[in-house]
Amino acid sequence: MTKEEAKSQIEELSKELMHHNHQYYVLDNPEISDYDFDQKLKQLQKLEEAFPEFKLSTSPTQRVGGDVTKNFETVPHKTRMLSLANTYSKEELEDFIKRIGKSISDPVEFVCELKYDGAAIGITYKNGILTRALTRGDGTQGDDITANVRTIRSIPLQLHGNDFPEELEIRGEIFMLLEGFAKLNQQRIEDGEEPFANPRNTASGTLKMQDSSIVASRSLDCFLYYILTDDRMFDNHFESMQKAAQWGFKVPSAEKNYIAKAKNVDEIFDFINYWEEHRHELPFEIDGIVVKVNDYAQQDKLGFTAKSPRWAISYKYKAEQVSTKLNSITYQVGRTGAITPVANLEPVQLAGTTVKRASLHNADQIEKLDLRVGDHVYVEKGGEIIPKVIGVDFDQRPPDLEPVKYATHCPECNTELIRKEGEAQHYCPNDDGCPPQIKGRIQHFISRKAMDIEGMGGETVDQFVNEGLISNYADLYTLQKEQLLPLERMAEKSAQNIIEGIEASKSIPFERVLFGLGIRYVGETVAKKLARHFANIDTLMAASLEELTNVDEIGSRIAESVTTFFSDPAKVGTVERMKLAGLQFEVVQQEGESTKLDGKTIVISGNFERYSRKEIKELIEKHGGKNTGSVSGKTDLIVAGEGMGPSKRKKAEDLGVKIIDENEFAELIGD
Ligand SMILES: NC(=O)c1ccc[n+]([C@@H]2O[C@H](COP(=O)([O-])OP(=O)(O)OC[C@H]3O[C@@H](n4cnc5c(N)ncnc54)[C@H](O)[C@@H]3O)[C@@H](O)[C@H]2O)c1
Ligand SMILES: [Zn+2]
Repeated sequence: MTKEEAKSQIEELSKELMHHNHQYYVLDNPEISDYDFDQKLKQLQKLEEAFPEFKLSTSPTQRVGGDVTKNFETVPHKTRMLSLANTYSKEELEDFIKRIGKSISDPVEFVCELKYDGAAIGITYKNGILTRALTRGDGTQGDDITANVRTIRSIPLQLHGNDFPEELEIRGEIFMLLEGFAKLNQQRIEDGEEPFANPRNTASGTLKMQDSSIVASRSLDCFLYYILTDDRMFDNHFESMQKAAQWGFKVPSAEKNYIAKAKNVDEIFDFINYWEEHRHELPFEIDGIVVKVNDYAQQDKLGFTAKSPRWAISYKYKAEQVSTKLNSITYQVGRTGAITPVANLEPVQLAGTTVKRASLHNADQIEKLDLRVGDHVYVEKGGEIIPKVIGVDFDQRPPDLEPVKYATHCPECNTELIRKEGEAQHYCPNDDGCPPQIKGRIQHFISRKAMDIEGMGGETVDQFVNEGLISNYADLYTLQKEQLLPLERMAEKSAQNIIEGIEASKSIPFERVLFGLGIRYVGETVAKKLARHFANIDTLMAASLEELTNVDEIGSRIAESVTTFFSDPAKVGTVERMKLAGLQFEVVQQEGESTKLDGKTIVISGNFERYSRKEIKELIEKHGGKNTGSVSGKTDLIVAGEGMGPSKRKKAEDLGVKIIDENEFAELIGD
């Protein structure tokens, strides 16, 4: 290779890797697999070693890959947050151990841990109280996401015992539980939204959301793996983890073999091999294992590179893949009429289970993969419970296969499917006549977060619809006990319960009734916003597109969906019937509530005399505002007390955010 070629390749690769870093860490939207990314990084590393004169000072090999965002306060790390050197091969792992042997003559004990696939977090405790949580960011500074981290139940807000140091930082990984991830994606598909790619990026994206209440609902969990204190309190890593458990942290369990000591390469490989086989039994994803030198004195001796500690390495597993035959494609109809294509496969073993079906998401994806029935396809088990088709084995394609013709009609009611401009999903528009839509809508209506009708479940809905007793949710309110008694498996007592449950649902507040209506894109949070803003259904039904989009966080997609819903006379008729039945169609304002802070994002900072911080927080919510933890471009107002942090004040001033004191706040809400 000529010097010229090396130079341009180094530049090219660096640029490409920077792009992928941005996609991965900032946008949570990777475009290539981790394996491919790591191969490119290795290639760059090799070139840089051969031609050090062309290495960029900002080279991706020299820096932690992340970045900070503009949405949160940026805070420097007290101690840099680094990455880990990684390898996919056992030879390289052996090299790592040999290298350590060269610098350290004493025996070295290792600790093996799982490599949780999530987002790194550094959490600071002062006098045992959680005061701050930062993302890794670019390693030197991170985003202050304290408010979001507080919602994770396995992270203690206050430490147990009394032998913790005045200040400590603990580092760990926040990740999403697989079950929660699968549910979330199911919901997104039903709502006509693109499913998230994998739990890692979803966890990381969730942590960067402005609304902590959504974060709280997203089944995040956390394991901790590193304690930092001003003065060393422990001799080794393993010991520090045991102490952390006593302080109330969730640390990896030795009993479950989540963490283990190892004396030599063989014992390390035992751990690797065990988890290679069993990793799919875990309720969360791991992408490998981490090997660390246990002894702190030895760690200190080994030190760090610009990017990672020399005393640790990660061994990464390659994603598991099999190839099998695609027998057919069938189509499922969701509650909102969204069509999901499903690949029916020749059964095959993958990651410990037999796989017969795989998800295909939508028509675009089928086209992108150039899929044909009869093809041999590669199937991968990512974070989803249902595996994914990720590609076609073109070498095995028989010559006569036809491209897939996507369904044109609904498999349930035979209505012609539609696809709106800019949307990925096809829909069956026959919402009042398509059985899964009819049933799905009623099931949604009676569900816990909506009308919470006791005594009824999915099967009861199926039964009632099949028997012709109901065909929409308004019909529930004219049901008589006598109509239910003749049904199969319906005892007097259960019929009574159902009728009483329906009656009781009449007192469910308006926002939940609105959510229950099942308007596309109107989830719990949006329903709450609309209910608060428009106060009753008549005003909402009469609202124009413009009036709707004027509401904070309501975009044109939601607005259009709302106006389309209420322009259908049948839907309006259903609402009118339920009004007559006595359901709540207006907001009943509780004492002390108002909409004075409607849609305002408010930060509280410092100490107060007139109110406690908690009281201010409650008042903000009572008056329709939203309390967030850190100042950002989205902050409308800061209520500042004694001792507001200077960096916060500066940031607020830079962004031009208005700062008021507690008395001005009281005036604002009329207290
Ligand atoms: N696909 C893409 O486009 C793309 C782009 C950039 C990065 N990546 C992926 O991200 C990786 C680099 O990310 P990275 O710098 O976060 O490194 P990494 O994820 O390979 O390893 C370092 C991180 O592991 C985490 N970790 C999990 N369990 C741990 C444990 N028990 N002990 C210590 N740390 C633990 C920590 O968050 C730590 O920061 C690459 O190897 C690549 O696979 C992919
Ligand atoms: Zn249909």
